[in-house]
Amino acid sequence: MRPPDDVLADLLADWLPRQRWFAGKDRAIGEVSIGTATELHPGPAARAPDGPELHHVIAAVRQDGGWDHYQLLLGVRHEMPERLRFGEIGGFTVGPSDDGAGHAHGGAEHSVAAHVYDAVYDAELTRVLLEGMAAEAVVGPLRFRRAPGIEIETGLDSVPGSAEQSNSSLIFGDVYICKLFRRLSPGANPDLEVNLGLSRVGCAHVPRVCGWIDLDPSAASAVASGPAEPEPTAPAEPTTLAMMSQYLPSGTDGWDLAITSVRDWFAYAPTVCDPRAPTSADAGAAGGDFAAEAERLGAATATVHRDLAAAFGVTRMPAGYAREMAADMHRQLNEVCRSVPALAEHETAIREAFDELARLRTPPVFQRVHGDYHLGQVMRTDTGWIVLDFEGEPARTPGERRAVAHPLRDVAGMLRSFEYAARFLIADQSLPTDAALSLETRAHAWAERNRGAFCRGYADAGGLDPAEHAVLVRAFEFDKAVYEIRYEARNRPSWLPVPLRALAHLAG
Ligand SMILES: Nc1ncnc2c1ncn2[C@@H]1O[C@H](COP(=O)(O)OP(=O)(O)O)[C@@H](O)[C@H]1O
Ligand SMILES: O=P(O)(O)O[C@H]1O[C@H](CO)[C@@H](O[C@H]2O[C@H](CO)[C@@H](O)[C@H](O)[C@H]2O)[C@H](O)[C@H]1O
Repeated sequence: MRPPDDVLADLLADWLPRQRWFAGKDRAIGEVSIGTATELHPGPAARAPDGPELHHVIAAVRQDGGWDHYQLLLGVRHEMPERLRFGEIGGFTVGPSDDGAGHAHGGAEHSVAAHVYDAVYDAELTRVLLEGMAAEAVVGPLRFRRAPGIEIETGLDSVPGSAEQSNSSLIFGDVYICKLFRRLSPGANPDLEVNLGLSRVGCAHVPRVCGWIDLDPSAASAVASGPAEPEPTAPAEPTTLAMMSQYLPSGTDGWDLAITSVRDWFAYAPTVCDPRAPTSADAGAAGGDFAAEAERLGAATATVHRDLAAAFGVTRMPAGYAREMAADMHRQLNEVCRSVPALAEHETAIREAFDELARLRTPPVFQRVHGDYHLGQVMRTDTGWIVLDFEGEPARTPGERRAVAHPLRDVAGMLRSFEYAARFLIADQSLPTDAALSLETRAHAWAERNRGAFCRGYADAGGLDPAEHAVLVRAFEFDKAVYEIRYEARNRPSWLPVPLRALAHLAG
């Protein structure tokens, strides 16, 4: 039933940009080609003729002369069951004449069209992933892996995760969460590598890894720079396709908690603040104050940094290394200024912060860090804060994501996230009406309060004191804001005003 590669590639060119996880929405697609296509069969039973099919596909997408590789799980059915609403989940329909199988079988053509759709919505099909990991199956180039000492429960239905995310997660019966990495990079995914390393040193702030899926090195050309790339001569390490962890049903993600707190603060009777501007202390008076949680989160972050240093070691960088960090930041800024003209008005302030960083002389101590730390990456559970997603920033190269870095980079990421949360609810209001200005001052007060609490928690638990490294933290914050502007332009254009507005504040 699966359409032949050339037909599928054409259909994907139209479908891919409509997916949340597609990271090239700011550029036209030049070409799509199919790297690998592997049919996965549920259980040992052979698939019934005309029964639903599950295909694992790696598609190479050319944009602006470069290639990106996306992982797809495609369901194919002649008839969609009631529970799968094709109109809502999106997908495409291929007619009988597009059906490669029909032609391949000497003209015994199917007379019915087939629906092709994102199988993350189809619990009947995704079960095969659990079965594969439980059995450590090998299917074509896919290697299903089970973590040492873990028994995997099969037969659980999955639902797609509903969180705001760059990949796709499947939640199996409140027991496991399996993240399918969408844009693939060759080699081990740092999320898996770091989670396994942290578990080894007994870190209490990460969920247990239960299994994962690798692409065999022999299929590495499917994730190499272009589809016509020759096979690499030396076998590379496997490419991580998915990671399955223990699901934390009692957890609420930091972003949701923070937004609830901001909403309470915005709705709070304004009498305490009028006629003066609200202060960060006022921001604690509303119902859902977040500051105590922010402080605990700071402490958990310092502990995770200590554990990362224990698991992967530390590297003392040469004096003057700050110059190289600043040069990298200028480079990213040059790139983003070209694609997002609205950034230009803050360029001078940003460059000044980077130049100040370049003048620092103390040799920094680097280590593995989270790399893309924000409120959506942390969950408050009944046992404390849990840190997720050590993948690094999706727009960075694999080498950059696995490189050591300054731990205050993570602190700055979280500080930026407080700014994001503070302004998310007012992003679509254009200043300066009086009401909008008053909300902006409230947003500022909320951010200040929670930034302060987070930094206090981090320093008190043994992390570097952000207040004593203000030049560094300011440069990291600007660098993160520039990154975010590019991320929003490419992934969620409607969110672009959020980092732009916060940047206006940071640039002062
Ligand atoms: N172990 C877990 N238990 C419960 N929810 C989780 C777990 N891991 C992730 N999540 C939820 O899924 C969301 C996305 O996970 P994340 O790893 O950040 O994905 P992405 O890399 O796609 O952004 C998180 O914000 C959280 O809400
Ligand atoms: O979680 P990911 O690894 O996919 O990170 C990417 O997506 C994030 C959004 O999902 C993005 O984070 C930005 O938006 C968040 C709110 O949704 C906010 O809390 C963060 O501070 C902000 O950076 C992240 O930058 C991107 O890499």
